[in-house]
Amino acid sequence: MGAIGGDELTKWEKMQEVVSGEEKILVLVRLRPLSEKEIARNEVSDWECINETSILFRNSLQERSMFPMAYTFDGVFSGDCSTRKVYEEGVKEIALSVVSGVNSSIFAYGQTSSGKTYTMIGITEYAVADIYEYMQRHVERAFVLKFSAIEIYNEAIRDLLSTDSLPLRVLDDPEKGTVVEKITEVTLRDWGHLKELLSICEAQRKIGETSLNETSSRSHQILRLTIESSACEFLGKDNSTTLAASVNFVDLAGSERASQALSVGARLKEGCHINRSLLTLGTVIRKLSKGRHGHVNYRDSKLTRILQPCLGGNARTAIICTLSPARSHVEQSRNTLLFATCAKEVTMNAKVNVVMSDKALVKHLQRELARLESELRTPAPSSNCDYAAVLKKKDLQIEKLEKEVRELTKQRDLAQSRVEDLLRMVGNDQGSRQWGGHRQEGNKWEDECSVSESSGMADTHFLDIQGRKFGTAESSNIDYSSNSDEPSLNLPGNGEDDSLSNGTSSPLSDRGYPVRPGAEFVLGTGEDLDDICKEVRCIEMDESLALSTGDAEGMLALMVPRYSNVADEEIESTPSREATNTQNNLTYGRLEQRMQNVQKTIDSLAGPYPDGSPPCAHAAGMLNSRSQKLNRSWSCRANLMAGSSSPPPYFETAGESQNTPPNGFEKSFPGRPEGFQKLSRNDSQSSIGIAFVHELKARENNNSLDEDIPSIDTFVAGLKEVAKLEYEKQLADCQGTEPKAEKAGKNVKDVGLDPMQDTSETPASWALEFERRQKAIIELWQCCNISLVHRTYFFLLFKGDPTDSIYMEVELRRLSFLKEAFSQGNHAVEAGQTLTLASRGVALTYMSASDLFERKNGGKKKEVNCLKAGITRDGNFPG
Ligand SMILES: Nc1ncnc2c1ncn2[C@@H]1O[C@H](COP(=O)(O)OP(=O)(O)OP(=O)(O)O)[C@@H](O)[C@H]1O
Repeated sequence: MGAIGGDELTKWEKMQEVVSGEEKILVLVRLRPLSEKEIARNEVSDWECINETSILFRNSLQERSMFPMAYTFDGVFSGDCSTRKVYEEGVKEIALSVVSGVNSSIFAYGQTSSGKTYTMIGITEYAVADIYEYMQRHVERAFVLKFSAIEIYNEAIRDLLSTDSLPLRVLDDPEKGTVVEKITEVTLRDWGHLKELLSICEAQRKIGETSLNETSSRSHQILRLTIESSACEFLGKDNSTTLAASVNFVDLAGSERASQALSVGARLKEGCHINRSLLTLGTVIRKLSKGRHGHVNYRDSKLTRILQPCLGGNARTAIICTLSPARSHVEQSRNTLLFATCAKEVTMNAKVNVVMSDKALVKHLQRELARLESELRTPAPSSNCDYAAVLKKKDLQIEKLEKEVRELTKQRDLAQSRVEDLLRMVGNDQGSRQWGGHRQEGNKWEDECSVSESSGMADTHFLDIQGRKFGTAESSNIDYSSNSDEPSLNLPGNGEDDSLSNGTSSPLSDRGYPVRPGAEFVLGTGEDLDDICKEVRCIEMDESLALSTGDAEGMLALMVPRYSNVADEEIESTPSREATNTQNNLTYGRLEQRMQNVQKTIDSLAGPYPDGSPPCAHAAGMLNSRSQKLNRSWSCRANLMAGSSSPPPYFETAGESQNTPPNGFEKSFPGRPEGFQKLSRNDSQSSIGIAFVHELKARENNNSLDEDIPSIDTFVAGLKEVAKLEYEKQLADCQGTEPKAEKAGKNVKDVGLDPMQDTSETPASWALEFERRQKAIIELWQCCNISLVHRTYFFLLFKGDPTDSIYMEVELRRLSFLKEAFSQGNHAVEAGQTLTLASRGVALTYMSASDLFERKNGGKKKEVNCLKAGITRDGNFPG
């Protein structure tokens, strides 16, 4: 046995990676010409090779046959093709794999007299010739060729190189697999020696005469040439390795029909064995063609048992299916083609077979052992590097986990804050109900105070109405068709029967004004409260979802100026600042005048109430309720739209201030009325207010939502006290200390859009502002075709396509949709850009709110875009 060195082994191992792998059996079809006998019988050829890979059945009589008319294989060869061509173009590559250590097999399969032996004799000769030619070209390698030959005749194995006719046994060797016992294996001297042996085999093979073939092979013949090769330089050395592979030339006996072969006696018996073994071969091939699932019956015949490695195993295999073109053999030809069709689906898994000598194997294993022991004793430098890398990786993991912990802690705090906000909201709602009830007592001070409060919340009023109304119905509609100045809302569930919870109908609704306070402002029942809480939760969930999932791109929010502190920062560069400063310098006389105007306006809008109470009281009560409600909504939102605003100061309870630590923005909020600031800092001058704070504290200590709502009386009393103090304070400021207003105006000069932040203004001016903003927002809606939809207090959703009314929040939050909506109105929108969408003082600023979130969420930055709407007090916000 020759040997190759260690380097050679490495080379062959690499080669194995290249050569080895799965491949399908190569299937060729060879059509022989009509024989003389067939021509004499006037047989016609029904088969035609139409190209290099397809063969066509041409018979006009059987065109409607259910069999396929055309077959495609790896190669088809017509009758005029030489065996040389079949070899060169078909099987040469596979046959010569053997010299590279890869097993290979060349089969000839077909019916009797179809040309199998004719083909295989030529193929074997050409292949062996090429092998010898290869050996001559590679003198650096030492080749050893061994030859063996058997035939399987009547299911018995016969050694064709032995004079002994005793059948050989087939054994299963644990290392070599299936082997034929005592088979003669001749080491070839040269090419001539092989030719000699081939002649012997040909002579030894059982041949019989049938009516179809005078020299019909009555057995399956397997010629095996085993080639071992090794590099000459390592010959005889301990570290030698060898490539060893075999090539099988298999000339199968032909299937035959006894009726056609006219076989009787011995021929008939032979034919039965042939057909049976071929049937097993066909079954094995069919099973293998469907994948290697389940049992494959190799052992059902000696043929398949011996050829098992060549069928789906460690070998490259080519099958040449031979056909007789004669019409009389069409059925057998179809069977052959069916076999070929299955065979081409069989997957082989060839490998380069490297054999080490025992010594080489021992040496190789010793080296491997020594290397492993060495690694264990003294870790290589590379190992140290690995440890360092592992440590670094672990450090990163720890860092990441710590970051996650911090993140989760923030989220937990945020959630706690939300819970607290919800608790406060419940409390505010209760207070709102009581507040409204007190108004109806007709207390003049309450009337005046309520005007100031309501006007202060005017900007939120309209939004809240929209949100609530739409929140009560799946489908909602804003009807702008009646009048551009006074669009009416056709809101489901708010028809003419809508009334206040106290039985009074909405005065504004009677006038067709879009605001229907009766249905909105009074939270007289527990159901209302629950509904609103649900709404608030929904908003919170929606927003949280939008933010947490990073779907902030399309987040669209209408930020009413009162709450849009950061928006104000952006808008400060706009010309409205001048108008704001002008407004800040209002004198007391102007203030009083505006108060009167507000009352007149509200009276004219509302008309007399059925209960005879002054319209302004109702309006104030309603607005106040709405303010409470908005405050509740805001509390929810404040946690989400971080830094976007502070709650309305007049309704920010002391408890709220305690529960939610003021962020930097709240601290710097310039427009907070001092009196209220004191209250919110829990040092109210009002003992009632303190009582209220205590009650809120007690409520928070007890986490029961149902049981710990502060008493309404306490709440209302507290608010009354606060409002009274504030009113008196502002009145005093306006009368005597003009500089105070100026100072306040300076503080808020850049805010501009929020009259509530301007302490120089009176409640009357706020009411006017409320009216202005309502109209402006309505215009905005008309202009942009914006509608508030279900459960959205702060989201304005755009209907970009007038024919496609989309109310799904998620969809409408998408930035692309927002852009589309703007572009329809010839407004290109870019982040940070302020747009004027209506002529009367409404501006929308499309901005990144990441800073807002960063501020509110303790440094956690979220990329959120929001749309802010601002309205200037003079109604002329420039674009
Ligand atoms: N391609 C061919 N060109 C010319 N003659 C051919 C061709 N193929 C086969 N023949 C001739 O056809 C006859 C039958 O061929 P062959 O003995 O090889 O068939 P077979 O398939 O081996 O039959 P069997 O299975 O009975 O042994 C032979 O006389 C052979 O010379």
